[in-house]
Amino acid sequence: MSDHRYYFRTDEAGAQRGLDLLDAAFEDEGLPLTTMEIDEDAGIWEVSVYAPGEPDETLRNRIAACIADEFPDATIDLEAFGETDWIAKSLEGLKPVRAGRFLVHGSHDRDAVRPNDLAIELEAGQAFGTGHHGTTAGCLEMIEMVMRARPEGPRGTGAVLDLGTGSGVLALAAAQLGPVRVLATDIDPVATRVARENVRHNHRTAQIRCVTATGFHSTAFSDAGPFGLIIANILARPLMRMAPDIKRNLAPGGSVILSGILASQRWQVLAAFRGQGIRHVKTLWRNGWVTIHLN
Ligand SMILES: C[S@@+](CC[C@H](N)C(=O)[O-])C[C@H]1O[C@@H](n2cnc3c(N)ncnc32)[C@H](O)[C@@H]1O
Repeated sequence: MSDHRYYFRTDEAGAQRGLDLLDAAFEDEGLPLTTMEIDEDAGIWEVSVYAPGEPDETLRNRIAACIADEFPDATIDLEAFGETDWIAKSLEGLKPVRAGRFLVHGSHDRDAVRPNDLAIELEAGQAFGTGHHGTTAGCLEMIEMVMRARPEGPRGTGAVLDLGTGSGVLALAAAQLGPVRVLATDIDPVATRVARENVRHNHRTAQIRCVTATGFHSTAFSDAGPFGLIIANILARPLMRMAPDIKRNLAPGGSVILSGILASQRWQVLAAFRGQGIRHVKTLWRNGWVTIHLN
């Protein structure tokens, strides 16, 4: 999807701050933003904005303007990926990821699966969610914690929603933990297609339905809900906006797992959900991101 990235280097605190600034400026355009530790000893981090197509100086200038006040000396560099399907390419090189009992791996790493692992095999695809990101790993661990106690799904409704499914990894995780039916939705039709392929690949078509939908705009939600568990790894601001819809589609006493939230945004998100009568249960921290369980 993304054919190039603009990035700048800073320290860990700068990476958090840079991400906040860029998130506010680019969130509505859906451009993926990341922070990555480059040199642990030297404390060097990179903050990146990924974009499709040919590099565009306008985007570089907008990033520069956005961070100028707080990072006056930052140099914004460009890395072009050409026509490479960089997500697929990076998946090939990535090692399997463990999160709780889950092992997320590509077909080339089947040998890494141990007898007690809950294995999720992902085909290289153009959708977010290989398990390497702190938000995905946090969600995998939290899903295990929440569903271990109630394998039939919290509140026993048997219905789980994975909103913003990306590769489908979290829907696949929930389906492995109990006899639940999962609705997996994404705003991006490419992600929905990739998720559907991964669902087929993991033999879960009887349990998981993949649908393209923006937020809660589809009849698929009322058909499948209300949900005993709603999982949404998106971003803080859209999650806060969707709090009333999440409440409406949640079974009484059901659980919510949220991620895509920077540690600094945690209180705002908790406040938005408290306003809907949905309260904090537990938080996991991973690489500056938080995953929150509420009910
Ligand atoms: C951070 S990725 C998470 C993917 C996967 N669930 C995971 O945990 O790895 C967020 C996904 O949410 C989707 N998304 C963003 N805004 C959305 C919205 N308003 N409604 C549905 N999906 C959305 C994006 O297309 C993307 O695939």
